[in-house]
Amino acid sequence: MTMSSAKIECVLRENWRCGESPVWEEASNSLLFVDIPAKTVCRWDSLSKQVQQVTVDAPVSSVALRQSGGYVATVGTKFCALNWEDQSAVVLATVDKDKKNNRFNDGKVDPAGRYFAGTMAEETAPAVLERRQGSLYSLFPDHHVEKYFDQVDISNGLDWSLDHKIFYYIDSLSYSVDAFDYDLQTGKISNRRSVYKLEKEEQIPDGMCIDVEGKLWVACYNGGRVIRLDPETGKRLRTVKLPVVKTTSCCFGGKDYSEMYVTSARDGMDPEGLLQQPEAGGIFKITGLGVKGIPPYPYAG
Ligand SMILES: O=C(O)[C@H](O)[C@@H](O)[C@H](O)[C@H](O)CO
Ligand SMILES: [Zn+2]
Repeated sequence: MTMSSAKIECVLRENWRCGESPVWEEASNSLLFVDIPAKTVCRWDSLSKQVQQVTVDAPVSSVALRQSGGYVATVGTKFCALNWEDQSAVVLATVDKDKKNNRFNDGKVDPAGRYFAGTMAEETAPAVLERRQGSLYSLFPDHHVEKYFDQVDISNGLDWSLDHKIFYYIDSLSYSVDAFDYDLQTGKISNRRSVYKLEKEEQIPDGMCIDVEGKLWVACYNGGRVIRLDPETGKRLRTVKLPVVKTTSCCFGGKDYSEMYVTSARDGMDPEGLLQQPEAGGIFKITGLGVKGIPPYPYAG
């Protein structure tokens, strides 16, 4: 079998400081994402090519669709509901109240509409932070929060298998993509194991998404690539390199979820690196991958 050749295009060159959490919103043909340190949630209309932004009062690390309209986002250590029209954020729940230096990081909604997100200590530089301060949580549709585990370094990429029986998770500084058994009825996880250990040149595993064949795509921070993994065999199936090193996360979107969108960061790059990589902090579209993704699940609360 020959691999289809991918085409990579920088669709947004506004040089975000740390783009993250790309989510495709089919209803508006838009890509949602956040710029964490800039405290902004962005929405890029793929037809008009216009970007709208909502600024919040703390670092915003993930955004998700909401079934009842609008969005949900993780802001500082709060799960919030975001109203795009009046730009207001309403707090639904707060975590890590005893950890003043913590903030949420990556988050995603499970197939039953629970919003999963983990925390980390604030970084002094990329990947430089007090270790084991983070935890993984989920916000249920009734707005109560469950905590799964603590001792997390940098809570990052997450997604669920197509049969909803496995939860995939990345704690970046473990350099591993892990799997848990997943009980969709209760939202409980168990039996943690590693399904892939990153190779040195792949650097730090960051955001992640699943494709229609049940394979995982992981954005490699400092690795300038997304990799496609088979979680059943533990083998890497494919590497797609991007023209920037700080690739942070990926999602499928566009027509029939046949395109991949990749976010990137420029924070932590020196002036020379920025000269060599003028698209650092941009949003990239990859077409011609030959595999599609699945629609994001909306938060049910
Ligand atoms: O967005 C994230 O996941 C973190 O907040 C970022 O700071 C970096 O990606 C991280 O440093 C790489 O491990
Ligand atoms: Zn991340």
